[in-house]
Amino acid sequence: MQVSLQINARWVITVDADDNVLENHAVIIQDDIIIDVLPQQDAKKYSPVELIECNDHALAPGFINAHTHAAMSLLKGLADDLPLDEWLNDHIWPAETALADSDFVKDGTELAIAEMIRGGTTCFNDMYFFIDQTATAVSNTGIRACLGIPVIDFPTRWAKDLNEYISKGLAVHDHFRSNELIHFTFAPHAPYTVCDDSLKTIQPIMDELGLAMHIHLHETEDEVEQSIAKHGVSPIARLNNLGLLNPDLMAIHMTHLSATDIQLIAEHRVNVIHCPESNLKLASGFCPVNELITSNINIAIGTDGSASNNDIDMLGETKTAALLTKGRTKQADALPAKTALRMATINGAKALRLDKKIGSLEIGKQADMFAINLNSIETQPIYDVISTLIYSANRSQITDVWVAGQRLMQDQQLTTLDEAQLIEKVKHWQRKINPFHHQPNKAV
Ligand SMILES: CSC[C@H]1O[C@@H](n2cnc3c(O)ncnc32)[C@H](O)[C@@H]1O
Ligand SMILES: [Zn+2]
Repeated sequence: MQVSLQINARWVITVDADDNVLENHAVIIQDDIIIDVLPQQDAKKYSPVELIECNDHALAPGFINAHTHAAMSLLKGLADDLPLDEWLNDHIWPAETALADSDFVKDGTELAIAEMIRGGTTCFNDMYFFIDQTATAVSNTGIRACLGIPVIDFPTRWAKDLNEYISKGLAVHDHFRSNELIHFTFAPHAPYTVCDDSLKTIQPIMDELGLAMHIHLHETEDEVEQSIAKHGVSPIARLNNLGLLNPDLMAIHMTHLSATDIQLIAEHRVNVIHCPESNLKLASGFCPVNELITSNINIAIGTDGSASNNDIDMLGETKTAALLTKGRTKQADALPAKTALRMATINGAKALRLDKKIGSLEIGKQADMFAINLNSIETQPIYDVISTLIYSANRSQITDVWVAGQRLMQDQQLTTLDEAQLIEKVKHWQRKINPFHHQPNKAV
């Protein structure tokens, strides 16, 4: 039988229901779909147009970055070592007001996509302005993405008011709705920047179009305290009062949770998106991952934007998530490597409601995956390949990446983006953005 692609891999990390790791298996791909996974010696029945040998590699489902702001890659390192409110109000928002236009989003998103592909990310869940540019960059580069239609109760370069946020967002949704790699959510920024009336306005639109919601929630203790002072309840309880808690909600951050908050999340099967490095860097607090797992809550991993991280490296983020939970709970098995990998793949797919399509290497799923060469000093010896991947490997060992069967990185070379040209464009932006660079007082 003729097929488009056969990849022979030393290990296939399936992330199926039993976390099976298959040794010396072949993954058979027809166009965009995995049609078989079988021992290499049994694969002779297939005659592939392309045969790729990954004898030193593990093949794994592509990472799903469940929360980011891709274009903010241009603001990487702009304002470091600050808490969220100061970072956002005094640095990021003023810079965005001055600079975040259509070209900024186009070039910043390309920069982010290049970094994500190089790091094995095949799908990202984005929240930013000018989603027409994000959608174009996604479409041109071949990555998969879920684009949040932004809503925030103040004017930006993208939209002047709620009506414009909605109408411009929906126009992009309508334009790209037939693109198989582009999905949409509604993305109200946060409960402290979007009032009840705005949330009530978007609710029926989300329902009618069957769109999920993606919102920053319980990011800091301050946010929770201010919500209690202003509304009498925590931010998640406020969303519950508005009837917004359901399995189509992705709640980003979720630190400082009371037992009642956790009960609400579990009861309504809300998805929690854990962004450990952004929470650490902005000193926001800790998501109680262990307690959420115990309550059977779906937890996925996001990097947040590069301005608060300062990278969008899902492999590194996943290791941080595992180590942080162990340290916080003083329990070494609180988040094992296997569970952390599930959070970075299939759980992200579940949160995006794409788990029938992506998130694992199984027959019938889209061929979204990466190959990582483990035959290096850093990753030898190998006793358990998932442990090696999460605890020892580095994203620079990733050699090849496919989305829907298209090879977006081949032997560490991007195939749909020109890296040298991109770096030149970014250097131009750096000169323009430099006046906004925050330099804290140097210690004497
Ligand atoms: C509505 S577009 C996205 C908006 O969110 C800002 N942002 C980026 N990171 C964070 C964060 O961790 N918490 C809150 N807001 C964040 C970004 O600068 C855009 O203005
Ligand atoms: Zn964010």
